[in-house]
Amino acid sequence: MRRLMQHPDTLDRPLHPMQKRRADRENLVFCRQLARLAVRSLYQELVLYPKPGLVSRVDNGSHTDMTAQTFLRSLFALRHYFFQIAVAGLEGASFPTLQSLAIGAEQRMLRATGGINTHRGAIFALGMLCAAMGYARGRHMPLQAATLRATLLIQWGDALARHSAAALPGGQHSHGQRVAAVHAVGGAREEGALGFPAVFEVALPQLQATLAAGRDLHHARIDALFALMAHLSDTNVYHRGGAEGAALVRSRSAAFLAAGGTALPDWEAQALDCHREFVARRLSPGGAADLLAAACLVHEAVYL
Ligand SMILES: CC(C)(COP(=O)(O)OP(=O)(O)OC[C@H]1O[C@@H](n2cnc3c(N)ncnc32)[C@H](O[C@H]2O[C@H](COP(=O)(O)OP(=O)(O)OP(=O)(O)O)[C@@H](O)[C@H]2O)[C@@H]1O)[C@@H](O)C(=O)NCCC(=O)NCCS
Ligand SMILES: Nc1ncnc2[nH]cnc12
Repeated sequence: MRRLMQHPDTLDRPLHPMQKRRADRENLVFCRQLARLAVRSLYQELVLYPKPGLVSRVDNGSHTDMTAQTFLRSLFALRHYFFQIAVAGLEGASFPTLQSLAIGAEQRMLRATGGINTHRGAIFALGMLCAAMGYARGRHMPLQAATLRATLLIQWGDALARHSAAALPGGQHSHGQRVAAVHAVGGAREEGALGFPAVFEVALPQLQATLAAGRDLHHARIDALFALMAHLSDTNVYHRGGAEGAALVRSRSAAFLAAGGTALPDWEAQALDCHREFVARRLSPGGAADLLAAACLVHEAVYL
């Protein structure tokens, strides 16, 4: 597709109505492609295997209430959301507007899964990233990682920081907030308020390092997941395994990478051992899984 891109020196000049209509059309096509890429990133995370404690097409990991089918239903229910939030970002929408789209998406996810939380973290992380990409596209900025992170923080950083400190209505507490209070760790909200450091400073560099070492995307995603599990304060892990479970997830994952990660000839057997150990303890690094999908999205968005 040929894109209508204005030279930066002419950005202040109004477009001819015909040029404007064409630019609007092309921006909507971009948002549709971006939404498809977001869904594809979530699918890539789902089908990746072995993923310690997590659901895949091979098994249900540490879960008795979710299968790959539950995730597929959830993915299907989210496809319009990613388009809507990308368009909202393109239009420079306020945080409350993004939030109402995200709340609607959470409701659709819960309806599609019969009340199971498959993608709450992903609705937040990939949603905010789609909004930032929409915003950048509308202003002719490159879809590069550093630009996207800066855009997210400049445009919605203050609101994300306030959201991070906000209580839930009616004195309710999410699992994430309960864990944050008991274990003094930041969860999804803090991650968002800091501009998703785990995506930009941990997962993306690991994806790039494994690819640069000559291994393929499958290996790169496995290494990136282990890097995330080694670094993240994943409230889902704390919720199920307490501080001891979280320490185990971190140390097992760091040891896998320190030994060479997917460069090891027997990496798959090592990852499967880790999977069995997490399943035996009911540990599920769902936050790391969501952020892996977010990193895949950012990694591939430059090609849009
Ligand atoms: C902004 C919110 C995401 C706020 O979340 P909050 O802090 O209140 O916590 P939770 O509601 O618990 O959800 C956070 C989900 O984020 C994932 N996550 C965990 N740790 C991190 C982290 N450090 N960084 C990023 N993301 C993280 C995690 O998602 C995965 O876990 C899911 C399963 O979780 P859960 O239901 O708790 O656990 P189960 O084991 O299934 O429970 P039981 O079986 O024991 O019952 C899994 O599927 C992954 O998705 C956390 O779940 C958001 O909730 C919010 O505010 N929403 C409103 C909309 C909004 O304002 N959006 C902002 C604009 S877009
Ligand atoms: N594959 C997966 N298994 C369990 N929880 C998840 N949350 C996001 N992806 C997940």
